[in-house]
Amino acid sequence: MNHRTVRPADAPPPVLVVDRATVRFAGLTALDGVSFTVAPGTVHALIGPNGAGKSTCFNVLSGVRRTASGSVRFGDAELTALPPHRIAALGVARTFQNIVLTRGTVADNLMLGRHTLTRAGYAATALRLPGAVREQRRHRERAREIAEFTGLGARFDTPVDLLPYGDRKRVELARALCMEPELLLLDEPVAGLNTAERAAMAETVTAVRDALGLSVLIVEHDTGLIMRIADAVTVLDFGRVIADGTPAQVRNDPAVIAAYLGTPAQDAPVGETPVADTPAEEAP
Ligand SMILES: Nc1ncnc2c1ncn2[C@@H]1O[C@H](COP(=O)(O)OP(=O)(O)OP(=O)(O)O)[C@@H](O)[C@H]1O
Repeated sequence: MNHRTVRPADAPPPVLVVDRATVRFAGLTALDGVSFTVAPGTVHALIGPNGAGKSTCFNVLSGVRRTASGSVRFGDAELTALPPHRIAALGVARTFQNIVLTRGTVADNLMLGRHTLTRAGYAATALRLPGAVREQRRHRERAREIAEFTGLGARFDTPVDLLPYGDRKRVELARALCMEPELLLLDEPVAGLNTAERAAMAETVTAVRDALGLSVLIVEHDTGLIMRIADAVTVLDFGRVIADGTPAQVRNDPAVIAAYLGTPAQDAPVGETPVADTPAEEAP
């Protein structure tokens, strides 16, 4: 059974260094020498127009897609040659744009997230051997804590089919947190959410950084939200990094305005995205 040691609470997560990553699909270069660094314990956003290469980048980081060249280092580990389960075991957890939850309760889904940390084998668990039962109980307690942290405490035993969409997005996030990651990859965590749900999710994401000390790399089209919660922003366009810096630096960058933001973005309340925060190609 695959398991890993969870980092002590006070140790910072490893730095993630993407160095000249290149991915090609037939004639198309989806990532063209992309480099950026996610500093430990920060919220780092990856933004850009549709087709810029954000998902391809997430696929590289989670081991789903191989690079033609370049490297991705997470602490001492080189990720580009590793399969997804090995990358997950190193502490990189991912959520997906389109939620895929299994049937059953919130608890059932969160316990799936504990899978890589389970030491007892399937047989010992199935036979309910005492050690395995104790371990399952510990994992369930931890899953409940994570449910509380993500605002799902009251829903712990609710079937996920009965949850509103906003809570399902939270289950997706909570399940990833149940892997005790050091780096959380969030793929459009507020897509499809209403204003109040967006604000609540933004709070949870910053709490993941501030209370749990994790690094978060987030792909999100709600640039108003990104500019409020991110410590650093990397902007991709046609597979290349066109800007990399603080939200203030990036939103005033002429190349970013031309390719994505349209006009300089204002500080807007979360969920109330001004015109400038609408991706240029999606504007009416
Ligand atoms: N499996 C694939 N085969 C061929 N081309 C692909 C494949 N996956 C992505 N691409 C292309 O690579 C480029 C980058 O796509 P990617 O999905 O990474 O962009 P994105 O920034 O995530 O876009 P979006 O915001 O729409 O999700 C696009 O031109 C896309 O059409």
